[in-house]
Amino acid sequence: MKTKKMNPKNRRLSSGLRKQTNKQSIHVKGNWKAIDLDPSLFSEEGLEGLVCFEELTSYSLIDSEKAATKAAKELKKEKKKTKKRKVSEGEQESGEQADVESKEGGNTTEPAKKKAKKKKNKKLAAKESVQPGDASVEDASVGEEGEKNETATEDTSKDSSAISSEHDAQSKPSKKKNKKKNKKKKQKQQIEKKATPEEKPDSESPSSECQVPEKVKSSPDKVTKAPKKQVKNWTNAALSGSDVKNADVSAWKDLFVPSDVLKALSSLGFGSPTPIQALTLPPAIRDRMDILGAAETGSGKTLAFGIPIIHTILEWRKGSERRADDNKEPATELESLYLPAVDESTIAESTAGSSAQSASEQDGEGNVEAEEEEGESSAEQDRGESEEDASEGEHSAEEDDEDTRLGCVKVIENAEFDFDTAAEKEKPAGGKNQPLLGLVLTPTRELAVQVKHHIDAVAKFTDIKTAIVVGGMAQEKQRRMLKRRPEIIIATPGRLWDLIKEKHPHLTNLRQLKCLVIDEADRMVERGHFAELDSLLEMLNTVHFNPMRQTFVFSATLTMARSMPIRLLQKKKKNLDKRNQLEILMERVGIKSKPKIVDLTRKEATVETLTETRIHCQKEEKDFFLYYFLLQYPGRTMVFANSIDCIKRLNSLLVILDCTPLPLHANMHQKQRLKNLERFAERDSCILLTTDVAARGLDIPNVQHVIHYQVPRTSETYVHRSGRTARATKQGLSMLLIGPDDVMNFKKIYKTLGKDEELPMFPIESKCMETIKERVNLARKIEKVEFHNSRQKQHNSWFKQAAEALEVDLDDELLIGRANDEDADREQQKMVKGMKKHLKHLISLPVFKNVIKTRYPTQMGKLSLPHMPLAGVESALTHVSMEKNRQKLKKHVPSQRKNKRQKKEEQQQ
Ligand SMILES: Nc1ncnc2c1ncn2[C@@H]1O[C@H](COP(=O)(O)OP(=O)(O)OP(=O)(O)O)[C@@H](O)[C@H]1O
Repeated sequence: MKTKKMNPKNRRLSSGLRKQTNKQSIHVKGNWKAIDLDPSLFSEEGLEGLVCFEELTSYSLIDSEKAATKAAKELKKEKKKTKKRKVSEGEQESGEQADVESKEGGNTTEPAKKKAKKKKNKKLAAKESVQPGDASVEDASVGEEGEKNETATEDTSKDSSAISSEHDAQSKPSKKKNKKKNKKKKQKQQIEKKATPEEKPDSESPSSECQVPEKVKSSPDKVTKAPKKQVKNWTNAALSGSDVKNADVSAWKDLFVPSDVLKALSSLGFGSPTPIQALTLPPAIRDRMDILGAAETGSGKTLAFGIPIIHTILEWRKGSERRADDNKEPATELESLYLPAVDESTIAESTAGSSAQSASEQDGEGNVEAEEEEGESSAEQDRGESEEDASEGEHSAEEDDEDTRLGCVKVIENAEFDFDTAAEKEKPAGGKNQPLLGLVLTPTRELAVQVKHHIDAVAKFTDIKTAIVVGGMAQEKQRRMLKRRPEIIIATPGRLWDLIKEKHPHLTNLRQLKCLVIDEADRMVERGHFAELDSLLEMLNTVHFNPMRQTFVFSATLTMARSMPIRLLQKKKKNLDKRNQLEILMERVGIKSKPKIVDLTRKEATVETLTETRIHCQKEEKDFFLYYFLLQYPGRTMVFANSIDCIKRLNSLLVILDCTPLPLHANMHQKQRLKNLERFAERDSCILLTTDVAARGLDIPNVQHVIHYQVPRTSETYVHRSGRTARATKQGLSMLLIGPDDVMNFKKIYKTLGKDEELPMFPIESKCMETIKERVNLARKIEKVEFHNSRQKQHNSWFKQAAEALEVDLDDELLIGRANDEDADREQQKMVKGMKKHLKHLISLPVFKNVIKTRYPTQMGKLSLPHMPLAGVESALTHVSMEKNRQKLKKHVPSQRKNKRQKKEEQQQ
């Protein structure tokens, strides 16, 4: 039996159970099988925590103590054997000397070793007995980890994987760390061995580097450098989405992709480049051109800039090795031959000047933005302001305190320093002169994390280091990470600018920067959004200017770029054409030379595999249709709204309605944001309620539906939001809920995107709506009372605390509501409890009262469940396309009849 949350009583019970199973455990032979339950059971007293019943079809009981001793004996035997083998090998290899050494070593450390081994064996055996079957020694160690964390909540166990990647391993208990240390040291030694000059492939000719290596074609498993262990996160799920592993990568052969990257592409199953990759890689790698790339959402733009950066770094390394061989100037100084020397004071001036300027700019633009939002967010439901994507500037001391608690960077930190000794920790792997070679700027923190993972995935057979520098995570840890001098940094502008201002050693000389990427460029350079970006770009284009730097500017809506809010453009009647908009963008980014423009976007800007639909309704009806859709079409669904408060309200409502949604917005702690993203990517059927912080770039696999609870304010946002589904040639569905307030925005978007056809209406089974409305209305009542109460409590507690701090008597008039009326409070609580119970009952009933008449098992022995008519039977997409065909037929049949009638009349005449 599975329960939602164990109360302490149950926990005690379960530990008792565990004790029992430690003595007598089961050997699982068959499968766990879910048993359908009468839904009314869920609302019965005392069974609130019940989630489901599962039956184990086949098993046998085993005595785990016996199993443990048996396993321990076998292990001992095995160890003895291997020891003997090693000793005899050692004797053969190094003869007498080794013999003496082994004896000496044996004398001094043998007893301690034996003890440790005994302990270890006991532990391993015990673990094997808990999970009988074919548990290997490795499995047992995994089990050990699991048992250690047994008492930890699901949250903490997942934390560690939240933002870790190949280069950022998880934080582990110290024992595990030691094991890891040794492992990683060994790996490191192996890599170093393999990276010795004589073993390296001939790197002189670029053509040889870019050819598809035989190894990759024939056996891509055989690799020169050990890939780092993959950890679980939403990006890895996307990157391992392909069924084909070790793909033939000959389709990449003319694109100048480095051989190590080809190996990685092969292992990821990326057999051929996407169109944007095929068209950008040669000009970027071979011709080192600046790139302006526009291609639809989910078309693989990340690798279109990621691969050229890796190539550039690998080339730079070869060059620096060559230069070192020739005893020339150190590589880091080469660029400065034709660049003015960097004067620390100039940098200080530049940072001070540009920050002052950016602050004033931000003020000015901020007002414009506020004005725009004020005018557009009048919806009563949305109790709050609209949010900025990644408000990076505000790093209070409080935030940093929070950062320390967040743990996200803890993961990174551990990964970076795990296997090094204290002295090595501070030592940058690429030498103390290793400059920053690649910088990727993204508008949101989550996107930065994702881009890092994508680059790491294709750089896994190189030892290129990447790091993320984003707000919401501990600054101190990011500083330490930068000390390792990673070649690539993926950053959001605010935090990066902070670290530049404080002159972090790795960021003081950005003239060495070889590649600069502005991802989601149209958003990034939108005036007033990233004041720090302006300062950064100004610095890169003046004191830190490098004429050899290559710039990449990418977005799915690049050619739709606006230099200022549309409303102002319209006011000033400035009709900028595509070309001009791009020129403005280029100027701001600092692209001086003629760039290669690759525009693969369609006229409609959205993806062809996306089915767009809409529902027109009153504002109050949106909740009904949203709940209807979520019940009727379970799956991975992202629900977007324009403000944080709207998301908060929807979250409370859907929680009350038992839909277990996951919220995501900029007012959440960074750790929770990442955790929710991961959970969303893990669950097959799940709802992510989000603001536009998740609109751009996020690549969560298999998102089936995108619902625009409110129509976005710009066409770009519509394109990006919708682009979270229907990615990488997959099908997807988007649905707009259009209330009276949204009509203007909808028309604007429709016009801008030049849609030829009318968006189809989303088909609704109106016979369900009565039940849906009943549930939602009751949930809304509960939410309203709870929301009101929580605000009241917040308000009153603030005043009480303030009065206490000031040591003054609090005037009761300052408190809202019946602050001191405990009876009324109790009464209200009772009422809410009653409403919740009633709602639970409603939810347990079938949506169609007349369809399921009995609560008892049917003749087939199956229990009837309160399914929606199409839930799990027909997908939203199928339903829409069937409805489309029906509509077509409807139009077609009368005209056919008309034609027939006409023909008949003609014949008669
Ligand atoms: N050559 C390839 N073959 C197969 N899959 C690929 C290839 N290149 C990228 N992908 C996968 O396609 C998905 C989308 O890639 P990516 O996130 O780079 O798209 P994007 O164009 O940047 O999207 P957006 O505009 O939304 O940011 C990712 O899961 C990525 O791993």
